[in-house]
Amino acid sequence: MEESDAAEGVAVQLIDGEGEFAAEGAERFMAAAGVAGCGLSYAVVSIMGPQSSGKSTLLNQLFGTNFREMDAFRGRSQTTKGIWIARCVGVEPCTVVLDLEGTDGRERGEDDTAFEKQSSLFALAISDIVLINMWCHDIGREQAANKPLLKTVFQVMMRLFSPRKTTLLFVIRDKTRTPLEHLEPVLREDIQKIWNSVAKPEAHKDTPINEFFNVQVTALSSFEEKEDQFREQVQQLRQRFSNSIAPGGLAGDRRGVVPASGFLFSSQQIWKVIRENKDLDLPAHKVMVATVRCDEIANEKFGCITSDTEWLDVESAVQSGPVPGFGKKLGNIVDVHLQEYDKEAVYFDEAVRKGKRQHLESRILNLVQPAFQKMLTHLRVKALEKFKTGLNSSLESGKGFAVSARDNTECSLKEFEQGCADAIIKQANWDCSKMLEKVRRDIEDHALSIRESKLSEMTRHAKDKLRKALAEPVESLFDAADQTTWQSIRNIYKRETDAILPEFLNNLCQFEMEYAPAEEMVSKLKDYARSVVESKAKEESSKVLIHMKERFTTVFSHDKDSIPRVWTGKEDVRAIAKEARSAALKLLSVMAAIRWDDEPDRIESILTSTLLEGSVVSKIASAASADPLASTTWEEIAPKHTMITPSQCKSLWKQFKAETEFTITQAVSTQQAHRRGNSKLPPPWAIVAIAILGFNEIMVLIRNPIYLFLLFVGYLMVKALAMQLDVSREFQNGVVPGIISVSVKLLPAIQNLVNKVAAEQQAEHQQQHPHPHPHTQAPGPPQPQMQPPPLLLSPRSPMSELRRLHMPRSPRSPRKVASPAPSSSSSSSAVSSPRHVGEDQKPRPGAVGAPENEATVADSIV
Ligand SMILES: Nc1nc2c(ncn2[C@@H]2O[C@H](COP(=O)(O)OP(=O)(O)OP(=O)(O)O)[C@@H](O)[C@H]2O)c(=O)[nH]1
Repeated sequence: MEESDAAEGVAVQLIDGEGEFAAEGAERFMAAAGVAGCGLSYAVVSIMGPQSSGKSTLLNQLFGTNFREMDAFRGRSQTTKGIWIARCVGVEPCTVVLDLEGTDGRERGEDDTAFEKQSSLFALAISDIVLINMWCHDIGREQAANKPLLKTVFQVMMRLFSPRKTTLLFVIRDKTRTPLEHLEPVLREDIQKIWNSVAKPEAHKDTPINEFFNVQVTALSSFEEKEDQFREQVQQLRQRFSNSIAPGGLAGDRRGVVPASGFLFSSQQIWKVIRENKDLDLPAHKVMVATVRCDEIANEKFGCITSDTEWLDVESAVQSGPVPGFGKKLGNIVDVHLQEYDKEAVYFDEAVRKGKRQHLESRILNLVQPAFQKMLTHLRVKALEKFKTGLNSSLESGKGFAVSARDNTECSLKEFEQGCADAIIKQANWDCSKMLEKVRRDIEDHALSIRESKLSEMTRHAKDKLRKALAEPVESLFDAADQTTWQSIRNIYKRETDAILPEFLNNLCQFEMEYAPAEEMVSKLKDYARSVVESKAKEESSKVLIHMKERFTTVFSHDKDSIPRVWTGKEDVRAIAKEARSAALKLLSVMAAIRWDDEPDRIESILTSTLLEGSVVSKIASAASADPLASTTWEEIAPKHTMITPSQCKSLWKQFKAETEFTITQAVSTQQAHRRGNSKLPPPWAIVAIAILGFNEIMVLIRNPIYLFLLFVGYLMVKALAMQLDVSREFQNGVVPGIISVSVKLLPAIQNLVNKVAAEQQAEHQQQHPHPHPHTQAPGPPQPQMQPPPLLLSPRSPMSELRRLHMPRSPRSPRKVASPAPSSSSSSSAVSSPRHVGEDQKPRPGAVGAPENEATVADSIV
């Protein structure tokens, strides 16, 4: 206020004597005088008139300004150059007054009237009130100094397209005794004449002067001669400038006012146009001024918001997380700056102002929009997190998946929408629907992924159950394969799928699936169950030869009570071998194809008729003609269900036969050995020959009792040795192995026998001589029990036999038995050897490891 007060009344040059606009000084004046903030509440007064006509004196007296006045004692000369400006002191509303260079001056000469015209036009264009200073004695005079001035004023008036209704206040100086009432009509007549004489455009040819001007007249006494009166009249005149812009005031009719903040710019632009001698279109100028000023205001307000600390705080806060009440905070900030704009731009052209406001608003919204987007991103993340947490806890609480997903989706989207509503600012019509869609998609994707993982977990679990329920039973069924195997497999398949799949289907209900996909999943599980069975079947069928040989060995080496056979010679090896082969063939027929239906097939009959029945010759003959096995498919079986093709069956059978032939041969050999071992007496011819040829020796023995006794003792010893060595059994496997075995065990047996006899004699001696003897009392070291070396002879156990059959035959020892595994060998040796059958009745610690030696011995025998 102090600066403003100090500036009041101080005159500043607006346009210099050269016609240059003094923008800098003018800006300082505007700032100091505080005009810019007056809006429309200000008036512009200018004064024009002849040079040295006391204009500056009048303004200074009237408005308290300090325009330069001519020193009365130095003579009349031009003091005011160009146009000066000052703010009136103590006049409300704010009134700015311009002191124009005097017209008709001698300094510029007759030709230099251009500046007069330009300054007059300028004053008319920007002023609400124009004081026309004139000497009283010029009124009614033809050659009066004010006539060219008025002409100039009216002429330039025509160049303003839509002139403001300016008040022309004629100030008659040095009034005489002639009262104003008489002077005024004369003056008005003069004015009218001049108005009439001015060339006007066609449109304004008949327009009366009062359309353009509000003509007022006042008269003042001479300042020099009647100063007191002058001052008094000036004070009265000053009253008329108070509230001059109010209706009925001196400038009450004014039009097209430029807001005070645009006054300086407007003046500068008008002066520029005038200087360029262009037509001055005031309405267009007004729009131009409004455009420029509104732009300036908008830019200033935009600058304010970019540096607004409140906005900067919100912007930085939203980078790290959601800001509560974001929309309200931001809306208020935007509102404050827009209101500032409105306040400053309110007096400018409405269309321009609104346009610029919209532009400012959109700039501000563009500035804050990224923060809003960031806020939405936070809300999006928050919504998704809420959904994830909610879904997890819902599922953990045991709610169904579909219900949980639906409830939590609804809840999360609702929260997001609320967040959006909170984040939107009232000035913006931001659309959250795209972000909402993204959130919905996020949630759907997450729900889908959880659903997929849950479904696959359920499926995996069901598959595990199916696999566990099917694989092992199917494997064990194939181990004991027979005609009922596939029926049993089908039963197991049905039973397990009937038990597991309904439970799976029941679990699917929580997903609220359509019928078709649920059915498809169940159907896939059924297929999986089938595939488990099929793959297990194929796995077993790939080992069919082992199974066949196992089956063969089981049947061939065991009787109907599953007791290992002892080939005594009474058995019908041929029939047993046929039975065993038939069992193996049946197994082959079971494993040849997968049978998911109950349809009978001819696989077994074809295999039996082709491979088992008929003589070798007939088989060769049939092979040459129509071989039913010369094919890769079975008649009733689909190719995908064929596990072993007919031709594969044929070659498998060939291999099987070759590999089991030895077992049969060995059985036959064992029988023969047994028979030989059982024939104790020599042939009759030998007995007769012995009786004839040994008659003399027999008689000698009979006649000599000692010989007879020795013979008897020898017989007893041989009998004892034979019993101990179990000679008959040793010879079951043939003569040579029997001799070797007996000879190996003979010496230890004799030694054992002698020891026993010696021990008995010693015992008898002690009974006869009961006195103790130090040597006999002390127990001697135990005599080592010489066990006869164990012998491994056929028949072998099924497992050992099987292993042997699968071991590649060494060319050097074609009949060598493969070293058995400890667990199976113990059982095999225990059941196969007749000796071990006897020994099995006694407990045999370490029997698992013993067969190692037995096998070695057996290998040497075999
Ligand atoms: N006769 C007479 N002289 C006056 C009156 N008022 C001022 N003067 C004198 O006129 C002379 C010029 O005064 P200014 O106020 O400087 O006149 P001006 O019109 O501003 O002059 P320029 O700005 O140079 O055109 C001064 O010597 C004043 O004393 C008046 O009312 N009557």
